[in-house]
Amino acid sequence: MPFAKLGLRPEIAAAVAAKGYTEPSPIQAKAIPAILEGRDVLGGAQTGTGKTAAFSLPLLQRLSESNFKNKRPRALILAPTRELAAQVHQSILDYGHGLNLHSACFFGGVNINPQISKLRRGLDIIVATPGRLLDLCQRGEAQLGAIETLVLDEADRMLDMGFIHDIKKLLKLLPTERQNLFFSATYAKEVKKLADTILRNPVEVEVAPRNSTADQVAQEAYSIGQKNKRSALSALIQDGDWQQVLVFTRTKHGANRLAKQLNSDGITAAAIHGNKSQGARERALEDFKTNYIRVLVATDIAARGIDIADLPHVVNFELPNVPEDYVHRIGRTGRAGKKGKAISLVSADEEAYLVSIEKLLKREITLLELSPQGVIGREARRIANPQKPKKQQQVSRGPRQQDGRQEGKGSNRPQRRKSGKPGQNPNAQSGTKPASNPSASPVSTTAGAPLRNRRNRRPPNRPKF
Ligand SMILES: Nc1ncnc2c1ncn2[C@@H]1O[C@H](COP(=O)(O)OP(=O)(O)OP(=O)(O)O)[C@@H](O)[C@H]1O
Repeated sequence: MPFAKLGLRPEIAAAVAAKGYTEPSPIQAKAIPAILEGRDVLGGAQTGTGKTAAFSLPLLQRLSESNFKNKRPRALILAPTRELAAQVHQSILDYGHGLNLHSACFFGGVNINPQISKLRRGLDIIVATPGRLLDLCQRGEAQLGAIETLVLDEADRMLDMGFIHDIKKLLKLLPTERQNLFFSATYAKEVKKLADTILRNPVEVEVAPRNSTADQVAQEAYSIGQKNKRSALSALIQDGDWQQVLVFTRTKHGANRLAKQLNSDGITAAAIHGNKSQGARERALEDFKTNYIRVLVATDIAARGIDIADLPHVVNFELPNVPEDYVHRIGRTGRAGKKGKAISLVSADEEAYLVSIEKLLKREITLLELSPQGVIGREARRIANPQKPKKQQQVSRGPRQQDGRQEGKGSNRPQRRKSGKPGQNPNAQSGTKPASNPSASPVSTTAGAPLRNRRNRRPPNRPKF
């Protein structure tokens, strides 16, 4: 079915065509008509299947058809991390390119004053993380009384223990008459029940079994002791010549340590987590996306929604203790129909997590032996009835754990060379803002600060070609 059949206005159809989309993905084909009708939607589809456009396109269409309300925002999109909020805002800018709508992205870790100025000038669409938006509301700067549509991206995460208190406070500031759009690749049972209390007679749009992984992602699990994981990972990366690898660790400290160790093994790596400064977070993600570094070591801050084009490898250095997080982590690869590989390094005390993941996915993942030198062996003998380690049985993540707001010191970013040396764009300035600049911009222009151009840079340890 072509996009034109969905009844989208020519400006939006042109923006979609400019992105190279030829036809709507299944979630888009099902959700867009329901949203255009004004219905509440509970949307579920596998990772990387175009959920952002599924809610953004009809949202933009509806806003462009109704009137600007006294500079007050009419649509609110909430996302769990700053990186995801920035990415969704970029999509709003791209898809709304030909429309006379104004949007802005608000998150913590950056100066609040420019955000206040944007609100005072007037906006149609706010994309935000909940904490900073609440702050803006409590200062009397953000008025949510004219919101017509609320979108919760990564809805199950937004409604779980880490965010629910802020979400409840924000809901009280919204008109009761509004459209609610909830989207995620996973819905834990308890969270779905809560979602049902907020949604009004929703259309449930599900295009694949709930909580399933994308078929294009090959999943492998290797049995290896915790203390041998690092050497095995380095060997896998080097021997397999993996060029772009997203590695998930359980803790921020573990992410820092692993990035440092990989760098000392000659593999360029940086860490991204909630204790890093906003600048360091943006740089690490951008350096990874542009292949300036080979490995990004992340906590679950990067598990949800982040879209890295053609990412070939995701590694779970440690398994997550919440099985849904596994689905989101490995969903960073195998997006938009592309193939990808997800590798989990499983120590004996993590086997119980593997069992929980298999239960959620309703499928078995073969566990193979792996040597500290990265040699893959035969099928590993599994522990009968493995128990979860006592300390990690809690699933509570605490408020905003994934979007921590402390400013971290330093980073594991590889040293840049001075201009003129190989691997360096002499025009690049450290500290320049990438596309995630939370600026308010008319949607009708190609807004957002330009990405620093690092395409020509070659990381220090990468061969010439
Ligand atoms: N109709 C389409 N045709 C081709 N590519 C598309 C289409 N819609 C979206 N995409 C591309 O697919 C990729 C994944 O889209 P998106 O980030 O919205 O996925 P998602 O379903 O929200 O994933 P996640 O569950 O991880 O958040 C993006 O790069 C997007 O540009």
